Amino acid sequence: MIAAPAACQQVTLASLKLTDFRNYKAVACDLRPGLVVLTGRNGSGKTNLLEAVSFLSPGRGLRRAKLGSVARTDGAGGWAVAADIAAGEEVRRVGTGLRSAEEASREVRVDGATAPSSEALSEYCRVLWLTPAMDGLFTGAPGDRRRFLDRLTLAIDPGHGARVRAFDRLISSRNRLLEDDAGPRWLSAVETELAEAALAVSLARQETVALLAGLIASHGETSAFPSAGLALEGDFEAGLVVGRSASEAEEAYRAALASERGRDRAAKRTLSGPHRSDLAVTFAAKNAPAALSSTGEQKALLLAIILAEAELVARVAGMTPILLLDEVAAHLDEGRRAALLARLEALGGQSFLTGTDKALFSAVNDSGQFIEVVDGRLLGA
Ligand SMILES: Nc1ncnc2c1ncn2[C@@H]1O[C@H](COP(=O)(O)OP(=O)(O)OP(=O)(O)O)[C@@H](O)[C@H]1O
Repeated sequence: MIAAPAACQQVTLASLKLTDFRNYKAVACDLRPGLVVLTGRNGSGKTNLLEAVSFLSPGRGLRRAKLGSVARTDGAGGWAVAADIAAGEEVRRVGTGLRSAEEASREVRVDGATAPSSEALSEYCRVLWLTPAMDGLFTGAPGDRRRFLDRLTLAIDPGHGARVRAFDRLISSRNRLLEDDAGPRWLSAVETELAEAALAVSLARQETVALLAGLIASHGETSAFPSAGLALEGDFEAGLVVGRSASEAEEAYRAALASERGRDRAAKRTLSGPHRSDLAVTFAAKNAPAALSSTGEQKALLLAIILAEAELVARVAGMTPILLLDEVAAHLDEGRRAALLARLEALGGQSFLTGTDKALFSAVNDSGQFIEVVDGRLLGA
């Protein structure tokens, strides 16, 4: 369950330092709250810098890259991202990276002390992003939308990552037991745990969807961005969860798993559960699936969801999120671009925007910070 809302604190990066990170050998910059605009030619390193910031949150960053591939090609194999994170009067020095190419997981340090895992980062900042790679989200595979929803959930509920990992591990265990023709006692033990994990994952996702849908609806159609209808759809939710208490739903799934062993053994995988559910998104004004909307409409819908999520994070986590908006401005008309800047200002946190053309950001006022990226160097920072 998500904790009660706290008073919202502005959380921003006061400085950023990259070492052997993709095309950056060693750069450092001081940053200001508000809008940070990165401009530069294709391939100069704008997205790489956003990716570096995304590593200040749990997981594998905005490209979901293999950690070793992030290291600069001509470097020694390791890489590092360090930042001063300012929250009110307090500043924390947070760093992450790989010491060498051989390491399997990244190290996270906070004020010089090693943190147990990257999940610890959620305590200091929350990072949200929108990148061109997400353009096909509504037309692509359901797995990508589930991952997107899990990421949205994680930003308001830091325990969600561990929940999803536990569920995935238990699904793999059950599949292995089925393959090995294990006896019912072994299967029952795993299925009992699996049912509990499945329900926890599904309920957390449903809560995120409900909170986000409520926030989007509160903006209404008067907003410059289209209203997105959101729903978590799947046989698991419709058949087992709706109309039942949590413990009844857990028991119903456990019983279903027990009766589906033969089918799942033949299929070589577990065919029912929240790992088959989907985030259904509709263009509310037209009551049409987002997948049937135009390219521009789909982009606007995604942006509407991310902006609503940013507000939700501020309300639920009590800290303004750091937003990474890669090449978003280029796809908006002038009116929507101005509306985006106004929304970001109203959020009161820190937002990184990229584009090849500085002219796209002419409406950014004097308090905005402009950084020119030139082949892995930062000018004006
Ligand atoms: N591990 C790495 N080591 C060195 N350079 C890398 C590494 N990974 C990617 N690059 C380089 O980084 C550059 C891409 O940077 P990035 O994606 O940040 O560009 P961009 O400024 O966002 O460009 P665009 O405007 O086209 O989106 C490419 O030239 C790529 O070769």
